[in-house]
Amino acid sequence: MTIESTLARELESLILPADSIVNVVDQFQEELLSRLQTNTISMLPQCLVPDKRSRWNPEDKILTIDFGGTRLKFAIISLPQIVIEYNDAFELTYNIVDSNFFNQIIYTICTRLAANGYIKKKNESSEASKFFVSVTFSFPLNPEGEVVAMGKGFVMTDTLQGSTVKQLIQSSFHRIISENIEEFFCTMNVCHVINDAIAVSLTSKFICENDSISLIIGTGTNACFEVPYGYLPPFKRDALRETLPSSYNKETLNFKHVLINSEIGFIGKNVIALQPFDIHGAISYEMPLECVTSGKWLPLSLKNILLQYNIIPKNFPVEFNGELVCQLAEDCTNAWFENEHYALICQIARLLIKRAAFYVAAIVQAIDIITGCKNYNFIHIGYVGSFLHNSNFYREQIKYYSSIHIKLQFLNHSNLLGAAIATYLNKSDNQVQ
Ligand SMILES: Nc1ncnc2c1ncn2[C@@H]1O[C@H](COP(=O)(O)OP(=O)(O)OP(=O)(O)O)[C@@H](O)[C@H]1O
Repeated sequence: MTIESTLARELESLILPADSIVNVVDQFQEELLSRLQTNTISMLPQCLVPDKRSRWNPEDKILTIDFGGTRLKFAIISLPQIVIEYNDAFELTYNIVDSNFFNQIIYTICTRLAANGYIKKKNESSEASKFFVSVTFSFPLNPEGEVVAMGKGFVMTDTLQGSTVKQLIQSSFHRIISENIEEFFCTMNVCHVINDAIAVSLTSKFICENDSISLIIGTGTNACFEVPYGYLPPFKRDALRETLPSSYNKETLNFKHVLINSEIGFIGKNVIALQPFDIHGAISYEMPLECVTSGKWLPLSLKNILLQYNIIPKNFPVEFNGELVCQLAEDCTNAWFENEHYALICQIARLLIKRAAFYVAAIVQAIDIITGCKNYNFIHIGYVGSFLHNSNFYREQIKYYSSIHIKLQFLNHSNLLGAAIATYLNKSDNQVQ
């Protein structure tokens, strides 16, 4: 037996889970239920599952804004056809988050909409164009819709305290439009601010017939799904009720379902056996499922393994990201590695992805059980995230480890579409005034 094959065996026993998937599904299910009942930062209801019955033909346009990182995207979307009429993006260069930060963003959006004919000048039109505005905001918000923390290189200021993101964006629109009324002859009604997990889920519900779970595996890992309102503990019911119009009383809510932003990255403390090479700071212990499944952390585990076994030198100049791991798993790059080690490195990349797929298969099966096994023998998953999207091997392994047939559907542009769909469905449900 060669040194390489001995090493491969050793790593296989360290990386691949020792427990059976059936046991892991059981343990994940228990943890999900316990978090649903008691946890204050995960398994939070974010909105009601919108009613699909009524259809609305919006004359006013829906402007949707995706605020998720340093590149801000926006689009004009027509519904119910779900057509992106116009979309655009720009880099955010200013990283201090105060009211001026929002004013600058809104000014740039209005300028681009005007340049592309969506906003007219006052002397060009007798009537102001009207827009409903929907926002996907991928930073943590509290139940009132206020920013809790920013991260991703942004610095939050105290001036934001006490205002919701909806209020901040609405007041920026008022200010920019009133200061430039000759140029921007329009009204902007900010309707919904949702997070990215909910945006994916709403897109999935609107586009796919039999959807059950939406999944994000990009930089991070998250999932969103629905449960009956009655499953929520009283403190989560109360927090949700405060965000709803007063027409929703306890009786009507008992017939509703709610969308749960699970923050599943936190799952697995007593289940996932992290190895020393998986520890990238305290976050690995806090978010074990995210650590072994996401595009940010999994590549770093590969790097640590290669360093630990002296397969690469300490000063190895290549960035370990999702793209590199996916290429190695599919055996399609050896630009950076010595030929004698290349096969082993590809094998380790595959082992790490197999472990990730095992836990993803387990968590989606656990979610399927707690949501009531709606589809009996198949699970429909609408997903986003460049890491999962670019790895056939990852997707195939998720299917391999699942005892139920899993259908994975990629939902392109769902951050932009989901926010527009939230406004569209709620407007047709007469919730938005
Ligand atoms: N071509 C690729 N192949 C595989 N992985 C990729 C590729 N491009 C990017 N990734 C990985 O996907 C992750 C980024 O995912 P995505 O593009 O969905 O962005 P994101 O919005 O920042 O993620 P999240 O939705 O978790 O916030 C990174 O970890 C990156 O390493």
